[in-house]
Amino acid sequence: MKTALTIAGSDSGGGAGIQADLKSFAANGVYGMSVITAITAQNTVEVRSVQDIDLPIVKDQISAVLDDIQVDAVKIGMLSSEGTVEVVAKELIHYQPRNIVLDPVMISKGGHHLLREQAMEALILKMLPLATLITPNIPEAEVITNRSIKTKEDMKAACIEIHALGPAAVLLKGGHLEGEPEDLLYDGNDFYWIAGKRIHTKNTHGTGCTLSSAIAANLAKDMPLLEAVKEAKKYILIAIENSLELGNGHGPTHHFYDLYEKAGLYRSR
Ligand SMILES: Nc1ncnc2c1ncn2[C@@H]1O[C@H](COP(=O)(O)OP(=O)(O)O)[C@@H](O)[C@H]1O
Ligand SMILES: Cc1ncc(COP(=O)(O)OP(=O)(O)O)c(N)n1
Repeated sequence: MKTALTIAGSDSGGGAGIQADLKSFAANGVYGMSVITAITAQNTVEVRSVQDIDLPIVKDQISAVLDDIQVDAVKIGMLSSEGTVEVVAKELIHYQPRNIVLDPVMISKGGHHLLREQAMEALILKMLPLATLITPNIPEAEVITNRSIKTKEDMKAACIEIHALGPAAVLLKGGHLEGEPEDLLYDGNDFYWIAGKRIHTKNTHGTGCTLSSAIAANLAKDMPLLEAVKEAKKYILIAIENSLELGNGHGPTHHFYDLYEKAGLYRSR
């Protein structure tokens, strides 16, 4: 069985972070493992508080998994602090896992900082060059490039600029722009528009985590990058279409491989 490791924060409400990643891994047919970087007290409405995990424990979680188990892909989400960015980068350089998908999580839907501002530079300098694929949303790409992104041409320019910072490829998610949520994949040579269909729902908590984990799972299963992204985009669409009316805020996406299987998309290798 192929495997994937998520290095991310815990969401007590179960919709984003580690919890979403593990559900997405399972639904996409890989064995999931986790390194918890921070614990958030979170629900569908807000992030109430955050406790970073001590750095030696972050390091030990990574080495405990990688010393023992074959890891076919790594997904990175909330890193919270500069120290955590540094420890994770150092361990990734040491272990050299293949297929690193970096979701540069910065701010929750409710506006809570999930990456301290002081950690931004470390994320850009130390983490971006290690990524096989980085998956920023529009606001995250605006922070990384320090430019405003309003049009498809802006999206292309941002992809080129982010790619120059070191990741092998960039998937700029267009969900935050008006109209259909089209994402743009850039591998340093070619651009690929990944078409989407907007689902009109407020229940989109954890969409970014779900998508990046599905891509990581697909890469773990040895899919080429473009196919991995296209298949994950089909998965996020199904997960949003079936999202759950839970809580009083943004309900979570729903992960269930039986529906996915019926749609002919489930592949476990
Ligand atoms: N309402 C929606 N309907 C369909 N697809 C969406 C919707 N919102 C976001 N997406 C897609 O979900 C994925 C996650 O994107 P996004 O929500 O922008 O990420 P994030 O959670 O990091 O803000 C992208 O592929 C995006 O195009
Ligand atoms: C612990 C944790 N990690 C990541 C996020 C952000 O998740 P995302 O998929 O971008 O979803 P929203 O926050 O936009 O709903 C999070 N909230 N918590």
